[in-house]
Amino acid sequence: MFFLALVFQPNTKALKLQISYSKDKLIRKSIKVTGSKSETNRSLLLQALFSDISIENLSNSDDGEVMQKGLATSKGVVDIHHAGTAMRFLTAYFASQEGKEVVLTGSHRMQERPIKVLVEALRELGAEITYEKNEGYPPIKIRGKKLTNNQVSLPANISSQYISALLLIAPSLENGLELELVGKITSVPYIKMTLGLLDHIGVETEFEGNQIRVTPKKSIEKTTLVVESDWSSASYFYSIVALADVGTEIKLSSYKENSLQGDSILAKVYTDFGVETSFSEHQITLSKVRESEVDTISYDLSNAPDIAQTISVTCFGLGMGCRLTGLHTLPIKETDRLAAMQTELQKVGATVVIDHESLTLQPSKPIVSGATIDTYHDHRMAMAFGPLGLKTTLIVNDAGVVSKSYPDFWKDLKTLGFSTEEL
Ligand SMILES: O=C(O)C1=C[C@@H](OP(=O)(O)O)[C@@H](O)[C@H](O)C1
Ligand SMILES: C=C(OP(=O)(O)O)C(=O)O
Repeated sequence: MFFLALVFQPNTKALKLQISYSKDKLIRKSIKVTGSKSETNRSLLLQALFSDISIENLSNSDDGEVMQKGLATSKGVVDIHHAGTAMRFLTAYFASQEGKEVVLTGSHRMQERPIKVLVEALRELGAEITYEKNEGYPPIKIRGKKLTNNQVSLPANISSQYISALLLIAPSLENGLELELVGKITSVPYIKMTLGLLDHIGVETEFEGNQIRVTPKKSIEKTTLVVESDWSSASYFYSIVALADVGTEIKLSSYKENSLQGDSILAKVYTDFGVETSFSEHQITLSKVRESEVDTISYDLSNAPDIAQTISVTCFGLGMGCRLTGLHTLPIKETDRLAAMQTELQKVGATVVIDHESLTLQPSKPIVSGATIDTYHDHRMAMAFGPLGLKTTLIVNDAGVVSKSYPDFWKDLKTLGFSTEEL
């Protein structure tokens, strides 16, 4: 039996927890994972523009909550805390809403996450946005206006969220929108997710090469958007199954085979770790069918950046190596994830080399026990290291950060046989 100790710091949730794991309990359990935060925040914005939309299986995450609060505000300060999607999507939303005037701000880290590309694109469309502190970064002051220009070109290699933000408001603009994407397009599945949702509500779109066109739409038919559960959150269960014994099985709902979420690539990636996925109705079953047969894996994750941390920890826990590339967006996420992963993996005994867009982990067997993992206000640092509790004893600082995308994470680990105890 191993122990995973969780430390909740004051001013997040002043609670220390210790988690233990008993092998026998893990097999054949079912978990209902909350809705995708990406689909939720897109659907909420579309609902604000088209009242004929209803939404099911909304995410219960902090990011979903701040998005809802933001959309319900017309004047004053809107604080979206750590939520990148809320920051970017609400910037576009408020810029296009005549009569609304807000200062959009966020956490200390959010004030270090760039927004210039989006602000400049919106200004070209006619928006009135000014910086309150540092040029290129939140907080920003937005005075909503009717945007009538409809052509803009913008860099596409920094964050796809700028592009999704523009696409989401596009059908509500008098003249629609034509985007020219400059440079190598990053996180492409998230752009396709946005277009997929627009398509679902009956908006005409076209994405060819580096051009995207969206036709304006005054009203839509009554539509229900059913949010699929979060695939990035599913990654931690893939990791648990990969680190557990052959025969382990976990069922997750509600998922579908034709997902809008790029992180559904997990089903393919984890076959490298001996995990097979089967789909039935709204459920997926993850089964450990064999031990991993490879020593080192290589992946370009420019289309699935949010699963890089999970995969690195899985590899480390199995004694495998990995070379993950396409990680150029990681330094501007909730923390500099490349630096954070190198520091924290080294604490448990890994040898890790990083550069500006890649992480290389050497295969290695021994795992240092009793390490304290820092989470840097990043939900994915906490959740990526959680499964390692199957292999060793470790402490996770500020474990409450998981609420950004998955508030029930530790509770659900408990369901799997990890028992949590306050420290
Ligand atoms: O559009 C989205 O919902 C997201 C896009 C990705 O960001 P980038 O496009 O900045 O890589 C991803 O990392 C983030 O968690 C969610
Ligand atoms: C990068 C992430 O979120 P965001 O950019 O929406 O804050 C994430 O959830 O991993």
